[in-house]
Amino acid sequence: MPSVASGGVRDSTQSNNQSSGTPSKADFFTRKQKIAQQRKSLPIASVEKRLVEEVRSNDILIIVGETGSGKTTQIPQFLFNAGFCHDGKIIGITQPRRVAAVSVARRVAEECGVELGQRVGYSVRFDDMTSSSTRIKYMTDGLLLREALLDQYLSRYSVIIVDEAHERTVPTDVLLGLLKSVQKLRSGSINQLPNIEHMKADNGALMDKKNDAQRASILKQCRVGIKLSPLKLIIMSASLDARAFSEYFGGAKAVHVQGRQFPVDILYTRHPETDYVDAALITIFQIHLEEGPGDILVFLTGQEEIESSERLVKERLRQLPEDKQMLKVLSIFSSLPSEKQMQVFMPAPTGFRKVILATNIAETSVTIPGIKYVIDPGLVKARQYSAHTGMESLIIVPTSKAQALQRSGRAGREGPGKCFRLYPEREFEKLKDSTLPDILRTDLSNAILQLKALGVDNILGFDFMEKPKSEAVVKSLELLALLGALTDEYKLSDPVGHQMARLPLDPTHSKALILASQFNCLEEMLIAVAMLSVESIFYTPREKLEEARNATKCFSSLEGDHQTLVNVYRASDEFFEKTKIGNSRENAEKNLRKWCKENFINSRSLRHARDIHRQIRENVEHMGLRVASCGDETIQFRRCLAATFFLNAALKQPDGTYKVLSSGQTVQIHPTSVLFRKKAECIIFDDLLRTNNNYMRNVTRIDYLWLPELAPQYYALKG
Ligand SMILES: Nc1ncnc2c1ncn2[C@@H]1O[C@H](COP(=O)(O)OP(=O)(O)OP(=O)(O)O)[C@@H](O)[C@H]1O
Repeated sequence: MPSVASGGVRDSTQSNNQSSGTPSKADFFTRKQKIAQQRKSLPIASVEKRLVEEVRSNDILIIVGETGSGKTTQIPQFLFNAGFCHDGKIIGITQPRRVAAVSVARRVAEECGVELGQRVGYSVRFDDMTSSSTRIKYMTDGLLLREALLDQYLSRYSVIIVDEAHERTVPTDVLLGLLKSVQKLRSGSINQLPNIEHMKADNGALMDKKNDAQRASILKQCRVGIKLSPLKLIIMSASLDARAFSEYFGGAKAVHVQGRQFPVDILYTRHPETDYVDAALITIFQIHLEEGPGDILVFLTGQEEIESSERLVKERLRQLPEDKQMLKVLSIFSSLPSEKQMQVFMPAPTGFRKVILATNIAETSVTIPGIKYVIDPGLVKARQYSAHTGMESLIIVPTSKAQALQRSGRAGREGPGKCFRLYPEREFEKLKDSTLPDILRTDLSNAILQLKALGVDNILGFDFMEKPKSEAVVKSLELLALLGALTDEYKLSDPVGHQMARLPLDPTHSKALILASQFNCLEEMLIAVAMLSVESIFYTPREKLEEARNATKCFSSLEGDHQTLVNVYRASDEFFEKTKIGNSRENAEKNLRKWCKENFINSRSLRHARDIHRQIRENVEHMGLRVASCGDETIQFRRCLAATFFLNAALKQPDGTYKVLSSGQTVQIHPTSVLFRKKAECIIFDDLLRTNNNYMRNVTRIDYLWLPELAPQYYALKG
């Protein structure tokens, strides 16, 4: 059991335990004053002038400063005030995660006293909160990469800040290389048309309607030969290896901002925990019952673990005396719709303490008001790609020291904090300093598609900070070629490759949509792809397994999980349309939530899927793809799935396991699949999950003979 120091630190400045309501004018001014004071007391405030000077005199600057010292929220404001946005230029700040981009933009808009989306805004996949007046723009690294597809000079930006660079996501690594060359381009004059082959008006979708105007304006600038001002580049983090980054950027200057706002006590367990979820639950209650005021943030590994822990906390809470039950449980993970994610940033109701169960999306950049205690079991779910099989799987691994530091940094932002690491100190010493860059351990096909669309043909020649393994690059190139995104010369194909690069989805899902318009089943495929983009549509509590199974039977299709997902979506849509008649939207949504509960559907995930569906439908319509339904001819839908997921085809073996045809791997159908009990001879699957077995998730039965017919580029060669 984790040891918890008794007698908590009471922080009189805690302001979270107040009810939310419309603030009065007095409240508003008090809050404004408090924010101004908070800003002044940040360690970074005392070095504003020096930092601005450093940015003026260095085109590339690396800034390292303690978590919570004010890098993310303050530096863009310093630069704005120093005139870096004159001529309407923008300061862009990238974040590895959307939740950070959204929440930090909100905070900075409030600090500036402006409406979100005006001077300060954010832009993340499927959600754009910017306007023509936006000058400080927070966004995901992936989004800036997509912008570069339309404007390789990133001409609207005067400064780009790559925040949390230590995370080394694939988009961050690609961005770093790209920004280096953008800087070189921008330091010269551009009086000739750039290589904008990829920007030419095809029938491919652009990311949003604004882009047409944006593209036209860039072209105009290029034609008249406007000299663009140099681009300033800032790389930031609390835990990055400044020397490695400096070397990569040709000896760029690194500055260290000293000082942290409040101390965070780190506590370790005496012995390793055998059941970290249980240990986390015990620690939550120890803090709740024994420590002073302050909210709790717990890091878990995924949605399912969070949802089951949420139920357990609520259950255990009910067993406490009534006056001890004032604990509000909230959760945050990536597939949660944005507005739900934002709820964790709201103060707990009066008299309540809040406990937030989070994945690593709350690990960097965010400040969750009220958090004083962090519980860190020291684990994270990470992707692992095998170039040998071409498959990516998710595994639970120990965090790095950098991640542990970031996690503890979520406390101590508004007052002193405590971090409970649920492992012994000697284990901490054994952790790797930093997380292995994603580029060395994930599937690269999406990144390569983006690079090709940016005109980078020689992928291994690209200036990566760390070169991906050539085996992984070759495998991804092969995959893209087999999907038809690349020509025989490994150039981006027209129109398929261009269209795939423009869809904000992974390449296989993008290809599924493009093919579906030819198979007359794009309506079904849009639903399937939207539903596959969220985690866990079905909600199956362990204690109600049989009840849940019976309730979801009506949606099940023996053809497989894809058709089942389509059935769920359509049934929910039908119900929603019916309940909307004579009801307010709010009531209709409430009824839909009730319907979901009765049918053991995860209403959060379903809402998110509906949102994604709306947006990708707009994308494909903009591309000019024909959106039609195959109606009762569902075989068309399955044939289209076979034509897309042919590399994920598997054949049943006499012992009931399956063999993946492309890799020879032995795999099993995941127990949640509708085909788990009614096994088909030949199937395709969406993804592989590696736990104690290799599980195929989202499976559909196909006819073996379809493979050489629909994917001759692979099966004809294979023989
Ligand atoms: N939403 C918020 N509510 C209350 N205080 C906030 C909020 N956002 C930021 N702050 C305050 O501003 C401080 C600076 O936050 P900021 O995100 O700029 O720090 P940082 O140096 O970028 O940290 P990190 O390296 O952890 O991302 C926080 O420590 C906190 O005191």
